Amino acid sequence: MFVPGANAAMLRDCTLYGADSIMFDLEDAVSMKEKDTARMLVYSALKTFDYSSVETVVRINALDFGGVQDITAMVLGGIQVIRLPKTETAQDIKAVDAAITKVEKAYDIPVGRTHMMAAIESAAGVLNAREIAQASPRMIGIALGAEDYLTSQKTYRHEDGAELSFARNFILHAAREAGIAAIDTVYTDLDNEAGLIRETKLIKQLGFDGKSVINPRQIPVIHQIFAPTQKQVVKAQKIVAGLKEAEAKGAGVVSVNGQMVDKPVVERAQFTLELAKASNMETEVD
Ligand SMILES: CC(C)(COP(=O)(O)OP(=O)(O)OC[C@H]1O[C@@H](n2cnc3c(N)ncnc32)[C@H](O)[C@@H]1OP(=O)(O)O)[C@@H](O)C(=O)NCCC(=O)NCCSC(=O)C[C@@](O)(CC(=O)O)C(=O)O
Ligand SMILES: [Mg+2]
Repeated sequence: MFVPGANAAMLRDCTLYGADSIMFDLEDAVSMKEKDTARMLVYSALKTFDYSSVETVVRINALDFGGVQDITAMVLGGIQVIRLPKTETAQDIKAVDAAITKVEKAYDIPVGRTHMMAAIESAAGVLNAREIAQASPRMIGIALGAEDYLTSQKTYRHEDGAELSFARNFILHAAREAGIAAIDTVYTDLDNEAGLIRETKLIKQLGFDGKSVINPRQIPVIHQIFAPTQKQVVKAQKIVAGLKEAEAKGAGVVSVNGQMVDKPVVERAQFTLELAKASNMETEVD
């Protein structure tokens, strides 16, 4: 969940809503005149509040626009992940990586402790997504920023999401190739729950690992769609148990309830069980 960096009350309360990850924003949700205030507020929040129940991410400004100061403050504050917005090339990531390394070395912080994400928000960024995803060992994910991307594409959001289809699929493939997470963009029509549901079902079907939100109301909607159903969990448990049985008999393939079960089916079942666990559902097979 994006949390505007200049909003002290939101920085304090943002862990109350069940987000998996909190993204403190120093970039577009902060006005020009509040940039320094937001940086100090987020640093102070990181030192004051208990964020141990969530992943902490910060969206910094461009390096030549306060980003270097953002990195220093956030690395010293103990942020887990730095997200570079509007990433266009692998070189953008390498430059941020070098700036983080400089701070880590200067303050005796283990080099590599701070992870990175890239937001892809333009045609150039999409087309370079493969190199961006692999530009640094710090990289844990790439994300689509649809508002800026569609502005650069000279179009706007439509219900069916056709205008985002190429970017989503390309970003997803780049993330999978690099072995990192793919995160979908925000849904800005806050009061349109049906639209959020439709879009979240679509991006889950494509294979995204999660979706950014701008408001706490959107969190349970997305969690519910990403959580497997009880029926899917039971089926996954049967598949994993079936494989164990097959292995005991020395067979590579087994049939569970009339369905062929081999390695990829078992991997998907294990993933369903991991999702169930992350969703706090009961699972018997660990
Ligand atoms: C939209 C609105 C003003 C509505 O406010 P409202 O107050 O009307 O909302 P309510 O529902 O009434 O709030 C109920 C309670 O929740 C609290 N609460 C609300 N939102 C909270 C939150 N985010 N964090 C913690 N707390 C929150 C609130 O304080 C209240 O607390 P309380 O008073 O105690 O009851 C508010 O949500 C908000 O500011 N959102 C964040 C906006 C933002 O960050 N934009 C930038 C990121 S996108 C971007 O840049 C595009 C992108 O770059 C993206 C990419 O790259 O992916 C691209 O290009 O696509
Ligand atoms: Mg943006």
